[in-house]
Amino acid sequence: MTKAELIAAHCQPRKGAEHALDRARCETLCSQVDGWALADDGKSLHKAFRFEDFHRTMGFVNAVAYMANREDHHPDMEVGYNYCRMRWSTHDVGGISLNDFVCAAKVDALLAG
Ligand SMILES: C[C@H](O)[C@H](O)[C@H]1CNC2=NC(N)=NC(=O)C2=N1
Repeated sequence: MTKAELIAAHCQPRKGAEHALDRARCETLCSQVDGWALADDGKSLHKAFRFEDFHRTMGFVNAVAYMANREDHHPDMEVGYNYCRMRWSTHDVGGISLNDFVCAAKVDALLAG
């Protein structure tokens, strides 16, 4: 899937290990989303964002939260004055599912332009 296809897609209910993507598929999808990296154990996808100030950081975090609630798929976020470290994994599959790449692409799209 291309980045544009990921952005246009929506999360699907995915439960069970059969929905976990293998390392090779994760690496292929990872090449579509700028700056995102796979964790060493291959079970999550992460990226760090930096901002000018708290106002901008929280604007981003709230936009991500809105998108995540609409998609019913939620990131782990570590937030400080001018940064947000974000991690996606699918608890219901015990690793990375396509939902994580869909959301990673949608997060980048929030910042594009
Ligand atoms: C019932 C509901 O769809 C599930 O609990 C969703 C909610 N958000 C979720 N978010 C993430 N990151 N992984 C999940 O498995 C997950 N499951």
